[in-house]
Amino acid sequence: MKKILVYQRLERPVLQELQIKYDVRFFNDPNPLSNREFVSFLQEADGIIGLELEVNKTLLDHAPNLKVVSNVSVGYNNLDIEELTKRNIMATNTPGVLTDTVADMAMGLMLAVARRIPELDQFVKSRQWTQSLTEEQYGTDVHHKVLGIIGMGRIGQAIAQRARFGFDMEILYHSRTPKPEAEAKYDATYCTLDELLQQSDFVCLITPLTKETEGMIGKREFQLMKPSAIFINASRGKTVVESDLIAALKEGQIKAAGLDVFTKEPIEPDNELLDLPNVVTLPHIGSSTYETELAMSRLAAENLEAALNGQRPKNLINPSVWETAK
Ligand SMILES: NC(=O)C1=CN([C@@H]2O[C@H](COP(=O)(O)OP(=O)(O)OC[C@H]3O[C@@H](n4cnc5c(N)ncnc54)[C@H](OP(=O)(O)O)[C@@H]3O)[C@@H](O)[C@H]2O)C=CC1
Ligand SMILES: O=CC(=O)O
Repeated sequence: MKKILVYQRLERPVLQELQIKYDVRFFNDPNPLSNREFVSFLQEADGIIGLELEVNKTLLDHAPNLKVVSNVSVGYNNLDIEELTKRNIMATNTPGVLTDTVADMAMGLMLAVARRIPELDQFVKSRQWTQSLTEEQYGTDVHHKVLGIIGMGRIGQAIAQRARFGFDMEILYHSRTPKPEAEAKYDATYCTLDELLQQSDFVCLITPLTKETEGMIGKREFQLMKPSAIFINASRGKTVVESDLIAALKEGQIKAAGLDVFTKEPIEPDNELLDLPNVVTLPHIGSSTYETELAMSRLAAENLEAALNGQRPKNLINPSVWETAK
């Protein structure tokens, strides 16, 4: 029976289906390589499926039998693709099935920050709503404002669609290459990063975390933004220099931020972002709905099983492994 290591998350019905066909073990230690049982199972594992397992050279040295690593996420910054490819191990992810759900969350964050929803919810629940609101409690409009999207891929375009047609926003975007089709569809304008930062009322970051995007938004970029700008990060925490974001929020270089992702997750209790009144935080929930998590688990399991059965997985990140195997 083939051995499957499940890390952190796989929805129950999918886990149960795999358990019928394979020898499945579940782990969720934050430092898995210090768990002897994990290391011993890894020695014989044919496949890994799960979330945010740091698959690097050290881990792979303990996995001589591994054929596939199936991420239950679209982002795969946790995988050393070069090292996996060198060892002829397939890597897969789950693009597409979460796109709309993440875009909904990004819009939710924009609204929550602009209209100060969490803060005013607390105001009501703490029984402070005893007379009409004061001007200090007003929010700012989302509709008809300028939204700058950094990373005009699947999710970026789903955000553009919502913002353009739901909220009549003007869309600016920046990505590695211009997207003429998206420009026509969402009436969007391609900008350099600096132009986007200077002109946007809302800046939404939704790129993958790569060597190029790590720290792409820092002190210089916050200084370029409007003092009234609202910054949304739905990508990965490390695309932003967090200490520079904190400084920008404290010094009024930008107005506020909505953050689904952080440099360290779960966030450390002493992270200053937790004490800033102009920040709305979420625990990395972009895709966390029942429907979408199940769809992601199913897709990840299909990818895993295809690789184990000698078929080409639908969402193969390193196709050269397949070409070599043919
Ligand atoms: N908060 C959450 O829970 C979630 C977060 N995510 C994050 O969102 C990311 C994007 O997902 P998805 O839209 O499906 O991915 P896509 O690959 O479809 O889109 C990524 C976009 O980022 C752009 N990009 C890549 N590198 C750069 C760069 N150096 N500078 C500017 N733009 C760049 C790409 O540009 P080009 O097309 O020109 O190459 C592309 O437009 C994921 O990788 C993940 O990190 C995803 C799901 C949930
Ligand atoms: O952050 C989630 C993902 O799918 O990537």
